[in-house]
Amino acid sequence: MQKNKNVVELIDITLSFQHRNVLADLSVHFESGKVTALLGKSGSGKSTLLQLINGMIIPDRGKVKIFDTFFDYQQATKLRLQIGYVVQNVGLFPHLTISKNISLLGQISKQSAKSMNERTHFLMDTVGLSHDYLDKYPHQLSGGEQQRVGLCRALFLKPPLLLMDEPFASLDYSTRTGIYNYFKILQETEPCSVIIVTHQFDEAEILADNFVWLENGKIKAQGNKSDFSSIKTDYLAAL
Ligand SMILES: Nc1ncnc2c1ncn2[C@@H]1O[C@H](COP(=O)(O)OP(=O)(O)OP(=O)(O)O)[C@@H](O)[C@H]1O
Repeated sequence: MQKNKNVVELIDITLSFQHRNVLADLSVHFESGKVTALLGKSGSGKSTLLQLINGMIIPDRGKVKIFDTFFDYQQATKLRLQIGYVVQNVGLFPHLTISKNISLLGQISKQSAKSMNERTHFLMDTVGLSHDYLDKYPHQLSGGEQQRVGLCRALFLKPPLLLMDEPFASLDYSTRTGIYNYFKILQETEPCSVIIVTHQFDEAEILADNFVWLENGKIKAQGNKSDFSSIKTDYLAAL
C-alpha cells in the first residue's frame, strides 16, 4: 500500500475564540518527511494551527487528519507521544536535571534506564551537548544550550512528526545559525516531518523544504523551496 504523502491534513477548519473567527474554512496539508515553515505575522493563527494539529484545540467545524487518520480526541495523550513539540521558551522543568528533562517521555513510557541513557547520550552527542551537562540544571545552561536540550527532549521517542513554535526566536543570530546545523544533522540522522513556525524568513529558507504563509487565518501563499524567492519581497513588506 502506498504511504500517504501528507502527514497532516486540515480540512475545512473553522475556529472562533470569543465569537471572533480566527480560522475560516481553512484547508491545508503538510507533506510527509518534509520540513514546512509556517509563516505569517503576529496574530495570523500560526500557533493556533499547531495546537489544532496536536489536539490541544478542537475545531468548531472541520476535520484534522494526522498520520492518515482523523484525530481521535479520546486518544489525544497517546497520539501526542508521536508528536514532538518545541516552543520558544523551551519549557524545561527547572527542578529536573538535563538528563531527566531529556528522558522525560522515556520515563513516562516506562523505558529501561539503559535504553534511556543510550538515547539521551546519542541525542546530546548529535546536538553537540557535553555529557558534563547530564547532572546540571537548566538555569546552568545558556539559552542556546537549553534550546538544544528542548530539541533532544522533543525527539526522545523518535516522533514521526515534530511541531516547532518559534523555537529559536529568543536566541541571538549566531546562536540561532549554529543550531540550524544541529537541526539539519538531526534531520539527516533521523528524518521526520517537521512544521516550524517562524517569523524569520532566512530561517525558513535555510531549514524548510516547503512553506505555508498564513494571513488572517487564511492561506496567502504556499510553495516549495524554489518558490521562496517569489514571495520574499511581499512577505518582508507585509510583516
Ligand atoms: N486562547 C485564546 N483565546 C482568545 N483568543 C485567542 C486565543 N489564542 C489565540 N487567540 C487569538 O487568535 C489569533 C491567532 O493567534 P495565534 O497565537 O495563533 O497567532 P500567531 O500567528 O501564532 O501569532 P504570534 O506570531 O504572535 O505568536 C490572535 O488574534 C489571538 O489573539
